[in-house]
Amino acid sequence: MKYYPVFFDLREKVCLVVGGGAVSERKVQRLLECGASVRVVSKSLSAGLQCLLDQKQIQCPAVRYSPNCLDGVFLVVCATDDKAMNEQVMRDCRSRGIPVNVVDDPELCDFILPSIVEQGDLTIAVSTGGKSPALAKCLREELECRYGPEYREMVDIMGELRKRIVARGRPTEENRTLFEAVVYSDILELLRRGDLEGVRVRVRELTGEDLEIKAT
Ligand SMILES: C[C@@]1(CC(=O)O)c2cc3[nH]c(cc4nc(cc5[nH]c(cc(n2)[C@H]1CCC(=O)O)[C@@](C)(CC(=O)O)[C@@H]5CCC(=O)O)C(CC(=O)O)=C4CCC(=O)O)c(CCC(=O)O)c3CC(=O)O
Ligand SMILES: NC(=O)C1=CN([C@@H]2O[C@H](COP(=O)(O)OP(=O)(O)OC[C@H]3O[C@@H](n4cnc5c(N)ncnc54)[C@H](O)[C@@H]3O)[C@@H](O)[C@H]2O)C=CC1
Repeated sequence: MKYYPVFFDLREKVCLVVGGGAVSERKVQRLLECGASVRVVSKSLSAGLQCLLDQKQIQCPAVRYSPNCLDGVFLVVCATDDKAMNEQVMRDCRSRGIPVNVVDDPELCDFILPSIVEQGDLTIAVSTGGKSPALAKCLREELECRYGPEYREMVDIMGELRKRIVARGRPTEENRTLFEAVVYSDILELLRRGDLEGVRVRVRELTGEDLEIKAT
C-alpha cells in the first residue's frame, strides 16, 4: 500500500466535517488555517467548535447528516463515533467522487492526514502509511526542534531570490547552481545567530542581489 502525498489549495473550497468532537475540532482547525470554508454537521459540538460557530468561522447547516450535505463539497472528513454513519458518509462520497477521510478507519479513507511541522511557508509532513499516528506525532515533535524559525526566514529569502533570479532570464541550469550555492552556504547558521547583516553580505556575494533581510 502506497499513498500519494499532495498539497491541496483549499482556499474558498467547501470542506465538510461530519462529527463535532475533539478529533473533528483538530481537523477543522487545520482546514481553517488553510483557508477552507468549513461546514460541520454533527449532533453535538465541542466547546471549541461552538466557539468557532459563534464567531462565524464555521457553518453548521444541519444537525443530522443527509446526502445533500455533500452538495458543493470539495472534500470530507468524517469523525463521528458512529461506525454505521461513517460508512454511509464514505459510500455517499464514493458515489459522488468526493475524497473522504474517515478518522477511525483507514480502510474507508481516500486520503489520510499527516502530522505536520510548519515554519512559515515550510511544511514538513510525516506519515507512517497509517501504521502509527503516535510515531508520526513523536517524529513531528523531534522535527519541530530540529527545524526552527530560521527556516521560515530561509524560505522567505529563497522565495524572494528566486523571483529576482528567474526574472534575469538566464538558463535554468545556471539558476540552479546559484540557488544551491545559497542553500548550502552558512546562511542558515547566520540566521540562527540572528546575524542579519551577515546574511545580506553572503547573499550579495553569492548572487549579486541586495536583499533587505528582515527578522520575522
Ligand atoms: C490513518 C489515520 C487516518 C486519519 O485520521 O487521517 C489515523 C487513524 C487513527 N488514529 C488513531 C489514534 C490516534 N491518532 C493520533 C493523532 C493523529 N492522527 C493522525 C493521523 C492519522 N490517524 C492517519 C494516519 C497518519 C499516519 O500515516 O501516520 C495525525 C498524524 C494527523 C491528524 O489527525 O491531523 C495526528 C497527529 C497530530 C500531531 O502531530 O499531533 C493519536 C495521538 C494523540 O492524539 O495523541 C492517536 C492515539 C495514539 C495511537 O493510537 O497511535 C486511531 C485509533 C483510534 C482508536 O483508538 O480508536 C486511528 C484508527 C486506526 O489506526 O485504525
Ligand atoms: N484519527 C485520529 O486521529 C483519532 C481518531 N479517533 C476516533 O475518532 C472518532 C471521534 O473521536 P472524538 O472526536 O474523540 O469522539 P467524540 O465522541 O468526542 O465525538 C464524536 C462526535 O460525533 C458526533 N456524532 C455521533 N454520531 C453522529 C451522527 N450519526 N451524525 C452526526 N454526528 C454524530 C457526536 O455528536 C460527537 O460530536 C472516534 O471513533 C475515535 O475512535 C480517536 C482518536 C484519534
